[in-house]
Amino acid sequence: SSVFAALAQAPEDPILGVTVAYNKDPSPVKVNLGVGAYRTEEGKPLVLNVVRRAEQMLINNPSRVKEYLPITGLAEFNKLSAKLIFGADSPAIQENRVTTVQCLSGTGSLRVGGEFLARHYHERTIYIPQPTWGNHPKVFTLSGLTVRSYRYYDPATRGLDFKGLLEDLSSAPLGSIVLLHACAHNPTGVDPTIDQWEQIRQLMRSKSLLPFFDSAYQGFASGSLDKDAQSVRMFVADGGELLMAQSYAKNMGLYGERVGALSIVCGSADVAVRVESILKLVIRPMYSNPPLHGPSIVATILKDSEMFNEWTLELKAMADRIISMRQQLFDALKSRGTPGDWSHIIKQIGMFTFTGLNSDQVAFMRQEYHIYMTSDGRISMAGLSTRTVPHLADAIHAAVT
Ligand SMILES: Cc1ncc(COP(=O)(O)O)c(CN[C@@](C)(CC(=O)O)C(=O)O)c1O
Repeated sequence: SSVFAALAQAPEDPILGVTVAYNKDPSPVKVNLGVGAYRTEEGKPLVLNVVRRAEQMLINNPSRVKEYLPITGLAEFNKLSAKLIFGADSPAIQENRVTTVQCLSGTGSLRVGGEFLARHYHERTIYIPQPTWGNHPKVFTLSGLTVRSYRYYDPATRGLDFKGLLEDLSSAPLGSIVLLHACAHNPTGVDPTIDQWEQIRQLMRSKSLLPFFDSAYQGFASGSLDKDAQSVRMFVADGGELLMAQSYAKNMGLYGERVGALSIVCGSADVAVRVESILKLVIRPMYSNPPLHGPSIVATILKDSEMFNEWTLELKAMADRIISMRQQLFDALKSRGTPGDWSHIIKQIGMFTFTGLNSDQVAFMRQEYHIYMTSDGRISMAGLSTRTVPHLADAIHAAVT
């Protein structure tokens, strides 16, 4: 007998469980469009050349040891991460108002931020977009925050429900926390325009709503690191405070290294120092201190201008391949005369297309065509290749006719 005998089998994760099902499928024509992990034209995971070079340099460095990092992580990595997202010329960085702690990728950064806010911020409510990344509500609920939604996506236009967004944020209690996707909104691929971001910023500052940015795709949406950070930099430029979770999983291909950072932009340098001391109280009992290898790769690349440039070229190549998959899928559906308007496939940006297919159609496509995608109709464009686009187009065509 077991003391755990009463436990019931838990369901698979809605996103990562798709890969579990995909791996079990023996079909030679199966395609995994679930998890947002980049694949090459050959359908293989990609280790960036610049990452391999950085790792070789680290291995060849005889003085490299495996000591504990400080609770806040690799200091050089933290500084470089803040510069990457806020900009080298950021006034907040010049004024020492930014504290950055290395965390376990994007998820870990969101969780440490959530735990910090639940214990040390006066408002316990966080507003997250509807829809949003499936893990967001769980991360913040388990952090101890109360999760509410703000309207974000309009199924009718397959675009932003900007009116609903402004109404919901206008009626949020003063000081509420608001989760914002910095770029490449997951799962919809729909981002506010710069003008809309400015209206969101003004509204939020007028009600002292606390921005919590999640940047998991910087450089992946437009191919430009700076362009994809514009929304964040507008908020920092007004001198206000915010939280920022960064992930290097996608834009540097460091998925399994779990490399990320949480930055908090504070009103003054001495507040930033105190905030960092409190973040250490959150991290120490959670995992004590973060891994060494991943941030060492990132720091090696970010601090060397030649390697940084090589990274931007490889990053743009990934972004461009995803954009070409959008065009190819759109063209394939057009050539089949598939009923419906599919222009959102080329209008949306980032890793995902929010197709508008319902869960029955998704289930049909899995059964009959071995297409694996999340039940909300999201497909990871990075999982497609020129070879598999026709198969996906056939499946969508069959699902909607
Ligand atoms: C908006 C957003 N934030 C944070 C993360 C966390 O990434 P990290 O912890 O690996 O850095 C993801 C990853 N979302 C993926 C790509 C993978 C996943 O679900 O974990 C997705 O398929 O949506 C994300 O899409």
